[in-house]
Amino acid sequence: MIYMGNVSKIYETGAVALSNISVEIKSGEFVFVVGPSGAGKSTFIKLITREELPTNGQIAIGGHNLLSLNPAQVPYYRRQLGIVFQDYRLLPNKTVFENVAFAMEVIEATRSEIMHRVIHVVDLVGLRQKMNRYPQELSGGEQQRVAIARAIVNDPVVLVADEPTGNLDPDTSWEIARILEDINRSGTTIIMASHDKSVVDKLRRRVLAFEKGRLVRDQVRGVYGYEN
Ligand SMILES: Nc1ncnc2c1ncn2[C@@H]1O[C@H](COP(=O)(O)OP(=O)(O)OP(=O)(O)O)[C@@H](O)[C@H]1O
Repeated sequence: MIYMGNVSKIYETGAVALSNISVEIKSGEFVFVVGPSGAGKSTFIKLITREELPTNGQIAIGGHNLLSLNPAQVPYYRRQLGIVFQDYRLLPNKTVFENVAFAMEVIEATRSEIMHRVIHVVDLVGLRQKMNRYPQELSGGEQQRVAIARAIVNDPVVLVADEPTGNLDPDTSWEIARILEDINRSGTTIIMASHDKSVVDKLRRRVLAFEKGRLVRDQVRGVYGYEN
């Protein structure tokens, strides 16, 4: 599903963000990406979302060779992904329903498909009662649930999350982790960069640990392994 072979990323400033990474992630896996600040976690995520290109190496995801996609193909490639950020990135002047529906309008789904599917995913993240609220009327955890609903509404093959619990308290982080676990159980591959030791240690999923751009640990049923 996701293959990286001898991938390095050196930014224009000369910063070596990733060095010689080779990794394979199978369909349906739940993978945590951990490591100290500056280790290369976000860069790893950005290579998957094709926000960045590697300096060297090969990346193939869901049958696409990311190095040979032309700019016009990138939006179509991204439609296979669900992307969740630390800061939610909801549209402030749209309701919960409209934020999630917007992701389906972009791919020109019909009104009845949108009604049906949006209600389903909003339900899945536990926000049925708050469908008509605006983002600023919601807590951080609720906003992140909306962002997750939006990310999964088009049934992505991979859900990529960069520090999705970074702004949340421990209980709320755990609720978000449980929702991601449910989504993974339904077959979606999840790749999540995290500084959240308690979430990583409780879920015991595969852990890719980075340090100074190197992949230093690839562990099945792994642990966080650092002091924050
Ligand atoms: N756009 C950029 N231009 C130049 N250097 C960058 C850029 N993005 C990241 N870097 C550098 O690449 C290295 C890896 O950064 P990255 O953001 O991938 O780490 P990270 O593990 O996600 O860190 P954090 O946990 O602090 O978010 C760091 O040295 C960083 O300064």
